[in-house]
Amino acid sequence: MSTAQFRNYVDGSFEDAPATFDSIDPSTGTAWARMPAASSADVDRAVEAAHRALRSGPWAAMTATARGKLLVRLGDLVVANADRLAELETRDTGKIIRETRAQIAYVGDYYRYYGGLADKHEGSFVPIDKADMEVTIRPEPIGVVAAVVPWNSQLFLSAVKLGPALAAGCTVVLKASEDGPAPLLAFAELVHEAGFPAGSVNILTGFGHDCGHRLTSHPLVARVAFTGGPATAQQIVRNTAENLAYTTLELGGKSPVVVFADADLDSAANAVVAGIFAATGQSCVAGSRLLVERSVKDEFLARLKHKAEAIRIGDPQDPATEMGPLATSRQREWIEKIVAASLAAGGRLVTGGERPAGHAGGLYYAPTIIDANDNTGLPCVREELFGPVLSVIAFDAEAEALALANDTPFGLASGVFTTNLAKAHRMARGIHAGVVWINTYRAVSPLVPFGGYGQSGLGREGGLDAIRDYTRSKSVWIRISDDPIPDPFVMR
Ligand SMILES: NC(=O)C1=CN([C@@H]2O[C@H](COP(=O)(O)OP(=O)(O)OC[C@H]3O[C@@H](n4cnc5c(N)ncnc54)[C@H](O)[C@@H]3O)[C@@H](O)[C@H]2O)C=CC1
Ligand SMILES: CN(C=O)/C=C(\CC(=O)O)C(=O)O
Repeated sequence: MSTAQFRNYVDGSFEDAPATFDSIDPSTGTAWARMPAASSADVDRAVEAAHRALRSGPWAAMTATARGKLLVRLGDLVVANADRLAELETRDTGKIIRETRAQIAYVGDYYRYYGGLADKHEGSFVPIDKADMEVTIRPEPIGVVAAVVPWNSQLFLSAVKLGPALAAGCTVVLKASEDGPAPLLAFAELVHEAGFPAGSVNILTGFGHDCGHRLTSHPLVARVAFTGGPATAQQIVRNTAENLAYTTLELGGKSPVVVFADADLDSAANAVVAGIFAATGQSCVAGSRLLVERSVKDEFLARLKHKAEAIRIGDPQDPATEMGPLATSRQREWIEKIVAASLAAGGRLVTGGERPAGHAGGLYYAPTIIDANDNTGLPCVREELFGPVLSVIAFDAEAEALALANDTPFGLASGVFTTNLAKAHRMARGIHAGVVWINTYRAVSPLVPFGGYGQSGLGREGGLDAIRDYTRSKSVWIRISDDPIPDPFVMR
C-alpha cells in the first residue's frame, strides 16, 4: 500500500513542507503516512496570514451573522464527513472507531452552537454617572489565536477552541499534535470547503520544541488556547512571557470516582469502566482513582474485574472492538514504569498489568486494576498515567471520601455514585474539580463549561462564556454636550 501524504493549510492553500515525518498506526506499530513538519518559518507565515486576515479583507469585514453561518456550514460538513475523519483518527491514534465516529459527529454540534452564538454576544450600554457622556462597551476579537492540541479527542479539543474564537471574529493558527495529526489536516479541507477566507483559519502540524514554541511565543499572537500535559503547559506559559498572550490551559487530572455503598453498583461499575477503559484511558477526565466504601469494596471489585476482563481488545477499526491500543510507545513505556513501581511499593494487581497476548506490533496494554491497599502514596494513585489503569482505595465515611477525592494537586473531573440526594449535593459542593458527575461519567456538551482547578488548568472551554475569553472590551466614551470642555486640568 502506498504511503498517504498530508499537507499543512496556510493562508488558504495546502502546502507541502520541506521536512516530513512518519506517522505510526498504533494498532500495528508501522508507519502509514508522511506528515509535514512545519518549521518556525512556516509558523511565521501562518501567523502573519492570520494577522492580515484579522486586520483587512473579507474576514475582517464580515458581520457576526455571516461568521455564524460559516461556522454552521462547517458543523454540517463535519457531520457529513464524520465517518471519513473517524477512520483517519482511528488509523493515526488507535482510538476505536465506534468512539471516533460518534464523537466527531457530535463535534458538528459544537460548531453549530458557536455559529448560533456568533451574533448573540452583545456589547452593552453603560448608564454612566456623568450627565454629558454616553458610554458603550464593544466586545472586539482579541486577535490571532494559537490553538495547540494533543492527539486524543483532537477534533473535539479543536472545536472548543475554534468555535468560540471564530464566532468572536478572531483568526486562528491551529497546531495539531505531531502524534496522529491526520484527522485535523483532513479537517482543513472542510474549513476550505466551508468558505472561510484565506488566513482566517490555518492548520499545521510539527514538533513542540520548534513549531509549538514559535507559535505560542510569536509576537503577533494575542491568545493561546492549549490542551495537553502539565509539563508542556509550564513551557507554554514560559513561551507566552514573550508575547503576553492571554492563555487558557486544559490539562490532565487524577479524577476520583466515589462509589458509596448505597449506589446502584452495576450502573456504577459501568461508569467506572467508561471512565478509565474507554479511549484506553487516554482521556483528560479519566476516572483513574476509584474511592469505594469499604463495606462493598470486595463485591464491587469483583464486578469490575469481571467487566474489565470481558473487554474486547483488538483492531480499533473493527466496530466490535471496545479497547484499542495506546497512541504512542512513549505512553506505554510510562504506564509500564508506573505500574511496576506501584506493585513494587505494595499495590495488589487485581487484573491486567501486562501487554495482552496476540497483538504483536500493536501498542496494546491490558485493562488494569490495582488495589492500593490504603496506600495513597503509590505512584499509580498520584501520577496521571493517561492509560487504562485504575487505582482502588477504600473509605469508611463520607468525610474521608471527600478528603481522599481532594487529595491531589489536580482538579479536573470527578464522579459520585449514591442514591442519597443530600449526600450527592454535599459531595458536589465539597469536591475541588471543574466537573462533578453524579451517577454518570464522561458526559460532555457544547452548552456546558469545562475546565480544571489547580494543576488541571486555567480557564473554561464550552458554554456561553467561552466566547468572552476570545474578546476584549473596548469602552467608547462619547461626550454629548455642545458646551466647551470644562476645566482641562481635572480628570472628568
Ligand atoms: N489534558 C489532556 O487531554 C492531555 C493530557 N496529556 C498528558 O500529558 C502527557 C504528555 O502527553 P503529550 O502527548 O506528550 O502531550 P504534550 O502536552 O507534550 O503535547 C500537546 C501539544 O503541545 C505541543 N507542544 C509540546 N511542547 C511544546 C512547546 N514547548 N511549546 C508549544 N507547544 C508544545 C505538542 O506538539 C502537542 O501539539 C500525557 O501522558 C498525559 O499525561 C496529554 C495529552 C492530552
Ligand atoms: C475534554 N473532555 C471533556 O470535555 C473529554 C475528553 C477530551 C480529552 O481527553 O481531552 C475525552 O474524554 O476524550
